[in-house]
Amino acid sequence: MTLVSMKDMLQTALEGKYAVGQFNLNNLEFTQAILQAAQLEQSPVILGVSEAYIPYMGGLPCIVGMVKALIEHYGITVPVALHLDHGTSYDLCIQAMHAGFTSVMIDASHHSLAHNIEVTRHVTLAAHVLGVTVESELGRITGREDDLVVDEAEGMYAVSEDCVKLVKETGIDCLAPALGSVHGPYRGQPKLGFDRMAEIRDLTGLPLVLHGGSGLPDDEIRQAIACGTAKINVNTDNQIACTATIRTFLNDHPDAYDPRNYLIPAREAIIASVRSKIQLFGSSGKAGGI
Ligand SMILES: O=C(O)C[C@@H](O)[C@H](O)C(=O)COP(=O)(O)O
Ligand SMILES: [Zn+2]
Repeated sequence: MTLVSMKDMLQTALEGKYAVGQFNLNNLEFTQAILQAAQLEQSPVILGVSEAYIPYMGGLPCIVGMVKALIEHYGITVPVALHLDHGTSYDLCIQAMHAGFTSVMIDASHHSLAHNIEVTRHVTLAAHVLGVTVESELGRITGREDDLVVDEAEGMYAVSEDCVKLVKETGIDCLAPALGSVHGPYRGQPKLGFDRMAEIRDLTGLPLVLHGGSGLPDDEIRQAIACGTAKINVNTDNQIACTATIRTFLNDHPDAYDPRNYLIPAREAIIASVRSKIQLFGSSGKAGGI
């Protein structure tokens, strides 16, 4: 299966009241694990690549080549979208599309609403010519975001009227309104703004995106899906599963030196983590309906 855009995936998920997982690529093993987990679950999947990981993984063409080669190697038949996560500039979004990404997030949420709308509109105009899907963010998602640490006090919920204006004036395909979720581990009890989430869904009609999908209780995830969330981003929980496995192995085997000895079990742990998220999000068995 070739890479697809997120548009049909997310529209079908919104109508079917489930969510498609965006799982972030960290390296080769994460990419292998996420693709295999989606295939085992017969689920559509979104591979997210955030800006700080692009140089780490060898650049955009290297990432696209690796994903395409693994899809062929493993005989992956489920729909796979390759998505730029938290792209901070027009130029980077264009570079990602040029390299073969099928979806981009333009994250100008740290700027004024007017600037956010302006840059998002330009990205969307280019993306839609190429059949690429666009996600945009409003409000501030607190916690760790790439290499940036956002102070929790600065966290801001998205305003419904701003969401309507952004959607109308840009033509985006899905919207990530910040409503209390955080990147990285939660400190204290998560408190998501479900009423506002349902209102934004009703006012915009778009599939909504939940960032900071790690560490949320299962019932909060289900409630978010019931309020219009059709895409859920997860990275930290998979990183924790991977690193805990490596830590245990190396503690138990201090003389080990072959990376395969700890990376193979780490990859299995990521597969298990991703599969459990896919099951929770309700997208198992949905690969054929898109
Ligand atoms: O960690 C990244 O660089 C990607 C995240 O920002 C991703 O978009 C996301 O929202 C995942 O959140 P997490 O599950 O809390 O790591
Ligand atoms: Zn995010």
